[in-house]
Order: sequence, then structure tokens, then C-alpha cells
Amino acid sequence: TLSPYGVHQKHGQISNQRRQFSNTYISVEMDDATGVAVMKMKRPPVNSLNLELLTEFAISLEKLEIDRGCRGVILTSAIPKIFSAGLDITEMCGKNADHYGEFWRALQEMWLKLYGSNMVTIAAINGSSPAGGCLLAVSCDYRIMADNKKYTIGLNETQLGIVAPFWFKDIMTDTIGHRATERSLELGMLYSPTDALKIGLVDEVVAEDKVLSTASAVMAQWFAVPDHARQLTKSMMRKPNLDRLVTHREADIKNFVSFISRDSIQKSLQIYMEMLKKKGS
Ligand SMILES: CCCCCCCCC/C=C/C(=O)SCCNC(=O)CCNC(=O)[C@H](O)C(C)(C)COP(=O)(O)OP(=O)(O)OC[C@H]1O[C@@H](n2cnc3c(N)ncnc32)[C@H](O)[C@@H]1OP(=O)(O)O
Repeated sequence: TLSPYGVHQKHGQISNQRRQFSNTYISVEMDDATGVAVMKMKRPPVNSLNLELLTEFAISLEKLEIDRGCRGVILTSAIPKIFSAGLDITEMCGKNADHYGEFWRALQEMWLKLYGSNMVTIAAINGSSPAGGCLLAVSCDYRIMADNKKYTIGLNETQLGIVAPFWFKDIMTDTIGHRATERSLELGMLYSPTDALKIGLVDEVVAEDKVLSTASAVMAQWFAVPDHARQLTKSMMRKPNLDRLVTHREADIKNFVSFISRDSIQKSLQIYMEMLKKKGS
């Protein structure tokens, strides 16, 4: 039996069943009638990406990837006002080299799965999305951001005294172009939704309460294209970036571990964390 979108359903018939699975930090609601899964990050207070969240993220995506009923994923946040604060800075502070290596490998793994996914991936950015949060969004096929000037998105790593790795930079360049990426990364710029739209960092800005419904509508447009043709095209566009990380994966881990272990970098991160805490109190 074909679904309204022309794909065989897993059980051979159209069902209105919604399936849910939930881990500690990720919840997924799969709608068998549409073939769309909504994946929500839920790690209060700010969805910072720690080792466990990254691992759950990768496993959840893998589950959906092999689920024949699932053709698309909407990635969003269960936390109001925050999409994701990016990498959990405490994972990069005061730990040992083995931990840093394990953490970085988990980030790479999550990224290879998200950026390399055969499914249509849409980021429903319902809050702020700095650094690693921006990476998640830019790794999707399409980005919709809530219209609220308090929210920002961008790769602000240099503001923390750290540097966006080459694979963050590569997909940013593919999204907004070389010049905008160079300026944006060197200055560690964070953009309002309106400015992000202007430079093409997000594809649409909509009212906060329309972010998810817009994502569903966009998904239906992407589903109108035959899956195999869209998937081959996506793979053709993304393979060079994926291959580059796969080829240099171990060197990238080594580079991260030695960079983050430097006393000067540890100091920068500590100062940044203290600044965040002061601002909050
Ligand atoms: C050569 C190349 C080699 C490689 C070189 C290395 C490459 C590394 C790449 C790094 C990528 C990254 O993602 S680095 C991460 C960058 N992320 C950021 O800069 C985001 C910082 N956070 C913020 O701006 C804000 O928190 C924001 C997300 C907008 C939410 O603001 P709010 O006012 O709502 O909330 P806050 O009061 O600020 O935060 C609530 C609490 O969460 C904590 N918190 C906030 N963000 C956090 C975070 N990312 N990690 C941990 N904890 C965080 C705060 O300290 C508070 O803790 P309490 O006071 O205890 O409650």
C-alpha cells in the first residue's frame, strides 16, 4: 500500500498510529501516517550537548534511518527559548585526554549521522542556537527559525577563545558562502533571525507558534520529490564533506584533544563559564 506521499509503509498499510520512544535527553514521536518523526532535545536548562545527549542523538537517528516508515525528521527543542546552547562546555573543561577524545568522537559520530542522513531533515529552531546548536541546524536540509529578536544563531567559537573545526567551517561555507563565513567565524558572530535570514543561514523566519507547522508543510514539499532521486542528489552534494571528516577523523580527534588540553584554552573556557554564570545570577 502506498501512503499519501507514495512510500511503502512498514506494515503494508496506512495507519494513524503515532509511535514514541524516549531516552533521557531525546524524545522521538514518529507519525506513521505521514512518515515524519519529530525529534526533540530535552536537556534543561539549555540543551547543551554532553556525551550522553550526543550518543542518544546518534542512536535515535540510526533507529529512524533503518525505519522504512520514516522519511523525514524535524529536529527541535522541548525547552522554551533555547534550541541548543551548543557543546556542553563542562565536557571540555578539567577532564582528562581520554574523556576529551571520547567526547569528540561522539560529536563526530552524531554529525556523520545527521549530515549524512538519507532522510529529509528540517531544523525547527525554536530558540537560541549558538556554536554546536548552529552546527546541528546547518547540518539539516532546511532551517526554519522563530521570529524573536532575542534568539541568536551562529558559530561564536572565537568568542570563547576556541576555534570552529574544519568540518563546522565547511558546511557553514556551503550554506552562506566563503566571505560571510570568514567574517562570521573570525568575529564569532551571532545573528538575529532576521539577519540570519538575510545571509541565508536560515531559510525561513516565522512566528514562534508557526515553527512546527511550517516545518511539516515544508516536509510535504520535500516528500513530493521521489526519495531515491533526492537521496542520490543529497549524497552527491554532501559526500566530499563527509569523506573529508572520515578520512581525517583520528587526526581531528588528536588535534582537538591537544588543543583543548592547553592551559591557555582551559583558562579561556573557565573565564567564559564564569561570565555565563555571573550573567545568570
Ligand atoms: C583547532 C581546532 C580544534 C577544535 C577546537 C575546539 C572546538 C570546539 C567547538 C565548540 C563548539 C561549542 O558548541 S562551544 C559552546 C558555545 N556555546 C555558547 O557560547 C553558549 C553559551 N550560552 C549562552 O549564550 C546562553 O546560556 C544561552 C544559550 C543564550 C541561554 O541563555 P539563558 O539566559 O537562557 O541561560 P543562562 O543563564 O545563560 O544559562 C543557564 C545555565 O546553563 C549554563 N550553560 C549555558 N550554556 C552552556 C554550555 N554551552 N555548556 C555548559 N553550560 C552552559 C549556564 O552557565 C547556566 O548555568 P548556571 O548558572 O549554573 O545555572
